Amino acid sequence: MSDTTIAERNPTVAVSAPGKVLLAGGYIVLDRRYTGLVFGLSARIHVLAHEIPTSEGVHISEIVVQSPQFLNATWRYGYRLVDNDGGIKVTQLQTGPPVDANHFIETTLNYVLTYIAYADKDRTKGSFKPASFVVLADNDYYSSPLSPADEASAGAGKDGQHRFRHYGTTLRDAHKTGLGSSAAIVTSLTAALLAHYMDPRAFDITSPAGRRVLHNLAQLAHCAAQGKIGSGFDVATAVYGSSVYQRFSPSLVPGVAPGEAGFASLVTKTVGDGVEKDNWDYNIHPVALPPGVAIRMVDVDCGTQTVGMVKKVHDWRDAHPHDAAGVYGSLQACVERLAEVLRGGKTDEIGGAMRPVRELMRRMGQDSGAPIEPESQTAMLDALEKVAGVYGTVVPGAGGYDAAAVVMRDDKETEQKVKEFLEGWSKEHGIRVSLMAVRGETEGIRKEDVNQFRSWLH
Ligand SMILES: Nc1ncnc2c1ncn2[C@@H]1O[C@H](COP(=O)(O)OP(=O)(O)OP(=O)(O)O)[C@@H](O)[C@H]1O
Ligand SMILES: C[C@@](O)(CCOP(=O)(O)O)CC(=O)O
Repeated sequence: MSDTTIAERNPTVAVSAPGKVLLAGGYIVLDRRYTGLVFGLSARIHVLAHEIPTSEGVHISEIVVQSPQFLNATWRYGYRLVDNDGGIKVTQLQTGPPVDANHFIETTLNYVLTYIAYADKDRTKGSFKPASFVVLADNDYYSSPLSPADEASAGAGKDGQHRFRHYGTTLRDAHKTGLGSSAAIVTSLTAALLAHYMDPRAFDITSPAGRRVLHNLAQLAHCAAQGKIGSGFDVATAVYGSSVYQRFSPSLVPGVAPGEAGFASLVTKTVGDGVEKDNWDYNIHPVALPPGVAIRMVDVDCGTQTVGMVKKVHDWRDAHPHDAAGVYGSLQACVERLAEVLRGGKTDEIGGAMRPVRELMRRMGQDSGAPIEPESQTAMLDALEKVAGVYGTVVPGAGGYDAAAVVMRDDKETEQKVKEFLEGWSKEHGIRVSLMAVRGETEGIRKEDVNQFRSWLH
């Protein structure tokens, strides 16, 4: 096995992308006239790429993606070059017991292999050496149904540290915590494919041009896999880290599917090369946390239907344009104020900047009929805000029942008080709310040292 060197083709590489928490700007960020304040998270999805060695004379053309933290999570793909500029299309190979399709992985392979086949000039189109991609998600993306002892017997902690927990379930049965796993995996897998297959002189993940290509391509793949065009704040955060984010124009996303005539040229042209001016009009204004301040997440363990909520809010906005414009405008002012408070390190103003976000989101929820800050969350967050060291709270993103974000003093004492509060609240209310280990962080996509993942190279 070879280590990564700069000029080598098909090197062993590891990359990681963070999850996200949208502190302010849910719903309004879908409209390009507004923005959202989003933080990256310490929970990252790592992808390790390496060539599958073949014996001399043996020809296999297989790309394998596996998520060893889940049962039945090895996806094998064959691929072919489709006529009429249809690009590269992968097909899942079923070689043993049936494995559920993974739409996000399959779609990412279709988009990224097509891009590489057409953008990498030295490559014989349609020719990719067999490779394996191992996906390792930091623990907080899913609630664990297992005790640590069960986890050990399910095979976790290969590296001796339980760093990547085994969930003992299939992905379908895992309980997501809403940290943006699909955007992180699409972005991380896109970066790993580009870094593994592209000429290193043409693609460098650490350069501004490399990030632009990664961003554009991952947004297209993510929109296609989701079957809708969201604001893209989650993919943008996976690439660039924390920011005040203004979305791209939805009209940029081509309406042609993998394999259809013209798909390859459209994708390659739309993504661009990151150097020449492209049409992507998103904007990223970085933000960071003041020293001594942490963003932490509370797992509320329920689950929300974001699609239904967005429809309700949009129906209300269309029926009451005047009221909606007022609420949208006030929320936009909150995004800007909170960003300014954090950038300026004005810790004592965080609470005052966050409170109106909750009030306005509640109002939007009441007026539209979407449970953005349900009453059960209101009661818990009102009480949590009284805990010493807590600056402010919010139901992040689209809102709902599945998570809460807490901006608080970054010290052991505050953490202990918040944990005790949540334990007490769980007992009193017969629900399960807990403080996750994950915290807000600023960094986006990152190249990782392959050596930390050696034990996952089979
Ligand atoms: N560890 C993983 N390995 C492989 N695929 C994964 C993994 N985690 C997530 N996925 C893919 O992402 C999909 C989940 O995407 P979905 O958009 O429902 O969740 P999410 O992005 O975590 O949600 P949210 O936007 O609420 O945070 C899974 O069905 C699977 O296709
Ligand atoms: C409602 C929306 O603005 C935010 C959804 O955020 P989340 O997936 O709940 O973190 C949708 C979007 O921005 O794509």
